[in-house]
Amino acid sequence: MTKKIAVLAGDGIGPEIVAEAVNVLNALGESFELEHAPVGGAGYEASGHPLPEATLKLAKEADAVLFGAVGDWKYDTLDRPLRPEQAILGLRKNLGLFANLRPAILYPELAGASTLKPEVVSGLDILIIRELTGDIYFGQPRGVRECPDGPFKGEREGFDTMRYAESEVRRIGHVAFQAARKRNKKVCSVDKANVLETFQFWKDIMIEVGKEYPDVELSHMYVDNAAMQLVKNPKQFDVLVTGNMFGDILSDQASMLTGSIGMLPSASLDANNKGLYEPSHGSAPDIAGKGIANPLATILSAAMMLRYSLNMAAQADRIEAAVKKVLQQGLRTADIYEAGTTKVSTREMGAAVLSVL
Ligand SMILES: NC(=O)c1ccc[n+]([C@@H]2O[C@H](COP(=O)([O-])OP(=O)(O)OC[C@H]3O[C@@H](n4cnc5c(N)ncnc54)[C@H](O)[C@@H]3O)[C@@H](O)[C@H]2O)c1
Ligand SMILES: CC(C)[C@H](C(=O)O)[C@@H](O)C(=O)O
Ligand SMILES: [Mg+2]
Repeated sequence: MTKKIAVLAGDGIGPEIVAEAVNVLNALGESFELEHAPVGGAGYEASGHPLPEATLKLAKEADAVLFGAVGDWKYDTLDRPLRPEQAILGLRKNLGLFANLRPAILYPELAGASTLKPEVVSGLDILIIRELTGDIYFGQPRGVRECPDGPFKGEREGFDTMRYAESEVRRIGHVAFQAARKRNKKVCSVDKANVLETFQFWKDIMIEVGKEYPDVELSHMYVDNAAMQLVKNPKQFDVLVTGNMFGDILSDQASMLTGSIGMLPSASLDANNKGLYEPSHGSAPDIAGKGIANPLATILSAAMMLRYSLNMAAQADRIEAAVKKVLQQGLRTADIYEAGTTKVSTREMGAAVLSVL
């Protein structure tokens, strides 16, 4: 049966990198129905809202969503509900995409592209599982108000609410333990239980969930230490599970272990493995339009889409093998370039993947 894929390219480098992933999907010889729709700043320009109703409807109807990136500095002064970032937050919330998988894998050819010593990163294969629809990102109330009491009474204050319901922690815990079962059977839950009520609660629930998986080793680490350990000895980790905000930060950090944030794909899944697939990076306004962005994170996100939502593991393998091959050929976009390799543009990298598919 024809699979319908919603293609939401978005802003900045979004359209450039998504175009390459679409070419790869089209070259697989499968019958996909790809439907494009504006989102983010592009959605705002098209219809006055970053997540136009028609775009949300398409995303809900489709078998999977391929997403580029949203955001541009020029929208930073809009009221928050109109800012491009609300589109991706709204999609995650509306589609119930609570489980964000961000695999940080070092392709051996890129050991020298990482800013860390090759021996620290070589062989790296960790999976960051970020809870994606809770935490301080979505907690209410939030806003700016007059400080009601205390030493700053009468001044304005900005505030947000960090929170997790028990079922939210449980379900992401199960995702992590089940993922670990298919890997090296280790889960490290990252929290800030020494300071935050929300994360003591998180830790307590993780321990309870862990009892259902006696074959998986559960450890706990404070997020500040985890940030340090990721740089010191990242290969100690197998699956890292954490909340929305810590996961946002740690996954960007982990991306540099793989050479570049342009290499880090992601899958955002609901309870039935319906998903949205996007690179972990943003719209990179600093390089947009220059044709130099790395499309591999997006192409690898398309591979994750085939594997997790479309039940086409063999096609996912084909794409991942093709990416490996172009790296072996020495082709590099600017972000992963090192002396002795061949610098290529976004288009050339996409075309190279196609040619070895
Ligand atoms: N899911 C998303 O759509 C998403 C994710 C992160 C940031 N954003 C938005 O993107 C905008 C820019 O944010 P930022 O600059 O903090 O983060 P960013 O990830 O867009 O860029 C950070 C740095 O990494 C580089 N970079 C990112 N992707 C790259 C690629 N594929 N190839 C080569 N280099 C790449 C950029 O050039 C920049 O120097 C903001 O509006 C932000 O809100 C969106
Ligand atoms: C753009 C922003 C809302 C988003 C996030 O914070 O989740 C981004 O940084 C990401 O990692 O996907
Ligand atoms: Mg982020």
